Amino acid sequence: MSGPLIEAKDVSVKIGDRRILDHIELAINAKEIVTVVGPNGSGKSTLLRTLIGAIKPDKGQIKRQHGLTIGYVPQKLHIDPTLPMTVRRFLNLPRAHDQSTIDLALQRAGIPGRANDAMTALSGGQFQRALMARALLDTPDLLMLDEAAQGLDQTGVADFYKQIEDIRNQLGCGVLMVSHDLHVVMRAADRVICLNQHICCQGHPEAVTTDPAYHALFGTDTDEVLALFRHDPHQHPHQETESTKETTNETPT
Ligand SMILES: Nc1ncnc2c1ncn2[C@@H]1O[C@H](COP(=O)(O)OP(=O)(O)OP(=O)(O)O)[C@@H](O)[C@H]1O
Repeated sequence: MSGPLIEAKDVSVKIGDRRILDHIELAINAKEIVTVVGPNGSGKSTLLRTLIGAIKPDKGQIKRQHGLTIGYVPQKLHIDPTLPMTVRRFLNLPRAHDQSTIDLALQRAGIPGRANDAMTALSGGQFQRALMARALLDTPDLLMLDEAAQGLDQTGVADFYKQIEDIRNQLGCGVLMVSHDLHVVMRAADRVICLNQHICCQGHPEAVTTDPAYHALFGTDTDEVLALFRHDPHQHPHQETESTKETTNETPT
């Protein structure tokens, strides 16, 4: 496939009478990890749900590559603790997959051999990986994760993002994720999109963290994030890429 996997062209979304997203222009390419950051209620989940087609924009257009397969990891999933559900059964909902497909998805998600465990017996990190395994069953071209590392401790979060990078490297898929873990985002993402109903700025993480629009959203204590980023260049194989150096920005509202 060539060209972006998915594009939003001047997309606006209203829920009821409220405008939630306005003039969204973005494109996600194969093999890139793009992270959406923004304050609570800024429309991050709505953006992902619009891109997968669960919400219809009232203006603009979503263009997906022909035959695009999307794996989606939702923000929250509650499983009734009284319900006896193994990982295998969970992965076979709503449709069954063969053993080798399940084994491969679990391996890629970083929980090999867990098919017979009860979902409720998994740790927080393992549970999130089971959700990820489900999104990987169809070997997606584009993996979308909505705050999939929430509730994990710092090491858990770092491990989880490492897993996402490994998946990107193995499958060559694009990754679009929402995250509040700014430190990790700055390490793991090729591109960051700052959202506050509209896109305030986007670009390579280092460039975004110096953007006034980013500071207006997250405050000046994010200097610490930038310092961390600069002092650990080996984590950032893309930082010299010309095409990722620039940001576009507007004044945040
Ligand atoms: N189904 C809905 N009905 C009414 N309002 C909604 C609905 N879904 C989202 N909203 C509103 O849209 C706005 C954006 O919500 P969204 O969940 O996309 O934000 P978010 O950036 O993902 O927030 P958070 O960081 O808290 O998860 C919020 O004000 C929310 O109340």
